[in-house]
Amino acid sequence: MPFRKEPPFTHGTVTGNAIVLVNLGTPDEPTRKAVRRYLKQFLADPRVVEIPAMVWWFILHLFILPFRSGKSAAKYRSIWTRDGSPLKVHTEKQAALLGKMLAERGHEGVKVVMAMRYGSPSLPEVLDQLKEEHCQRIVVLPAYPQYSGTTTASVWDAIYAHYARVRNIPELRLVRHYHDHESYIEALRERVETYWDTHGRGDKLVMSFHGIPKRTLMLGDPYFCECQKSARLLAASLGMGADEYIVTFQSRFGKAEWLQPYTAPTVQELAQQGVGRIDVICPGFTSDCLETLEEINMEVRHDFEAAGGKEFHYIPCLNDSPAWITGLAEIAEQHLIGWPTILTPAQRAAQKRDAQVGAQHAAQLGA
Ligand SMILES: C=CC1=C(C)c2cc3[nH]c(cc4nc(cc5[nH]c(cc1n2)c(C)c5CCC(=O)O)C(CCC(=O)O)=C4C)c(C)c3C=C
Ligand SMILES: [Fe+2]
Ligand SMILES: [Fe+2]
Repeated sequence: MPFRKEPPFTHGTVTGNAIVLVNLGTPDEPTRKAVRRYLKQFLADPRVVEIPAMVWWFILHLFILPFRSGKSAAKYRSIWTRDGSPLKVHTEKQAALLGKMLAERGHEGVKVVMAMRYGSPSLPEVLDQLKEEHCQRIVVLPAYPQYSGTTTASVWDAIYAHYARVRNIPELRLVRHYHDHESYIEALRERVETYWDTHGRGDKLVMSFHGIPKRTLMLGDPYFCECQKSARLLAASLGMGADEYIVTFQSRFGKAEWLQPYTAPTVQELAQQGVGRIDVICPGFTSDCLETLEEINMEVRHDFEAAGGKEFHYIPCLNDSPAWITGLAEIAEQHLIGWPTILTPAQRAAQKRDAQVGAQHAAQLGA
């Protein structure tokens, strides 16, 4: 297999650092065609659907893509913004603000860019661009606080696959999770309390996480336990007792059993038990997206109200809240340790000397 072409390099070029904020991905447009293209890439990932490849190929192409693409496109249309898909808009903003915040905290030469695991901008195109810009140290920061093989490890697969075709590989740091990081929990706490300050407080706080198949948990995926820990830490930071909140799992896909309790039937039961007002937060999603804005804030809201619930309050994701941008910066900083992002005067002088010597060297070589 041929290696990808290396960009021209001049001795003495100052090499840079980068943070790649990677999110799941989203369709380019809320059309049947674009959603089909996105779902095809997403659902063909063997990390996401663990069924023998041939069998799954037939199910995917004969049943899932023809029927789901149109339905999902209609859902995407209901949340689409003038700037595009909410997931992408929020992730892009987070990346821009994180770059700004790191600069304000004294880091130099740290580029922050966003990439998507499925769809665009793709990881390969973003990693190629960073190479063009001589970034030789890269932190890959998935937008998922809780590790799962279905999400985090799939990002790593894409990174490994890309660099398997690269001759000169940068230094890499892959962030596994931050489900119990104090800055993440603090940003969530601040989100909930700010919401309560403005809208009052409900009878129950529902913490709804994206589900995965139960089998995946039984086979050793730590995602469920990490969700429970995030929920417990958030509840503790809010001073809540065990009966004041509940952890649920949403977005079940297919017929197999997924992590329980499921969000929709749980909120229906709460309504039937006479719980008048619930507040719902989705701590596993750092950006609002189809799963929060449509599934939770439209479908699950309807389920709750149809079952007799009086008030359904959806608390938005962390998105670009200042506390979360600070949180991202603190998480990023832990993974930048030891890299030359905050230079001492001596290091700066050495860098300048390197560039001069490099330029002389290049001139001697006739480069
Ligand atoms: C937050 C973590 C996520 C996990 C874990 C996860 C697992 C997982 N997802 C599917 C199937 C679908 N997910 C879809 C959308 C979607 N999923 C996540 C996050 C996680 N998924 C996000 C952020 C989104 C929203 C994307 C957006 O564009 O806004 C979809 C597509 C939408 C639809 O057609 O319903 C599917 C399908 C599986 C099978 C799975 C684990 C096995
Ligand atoms: Fe999903
Ligand atoms: Fe969904």
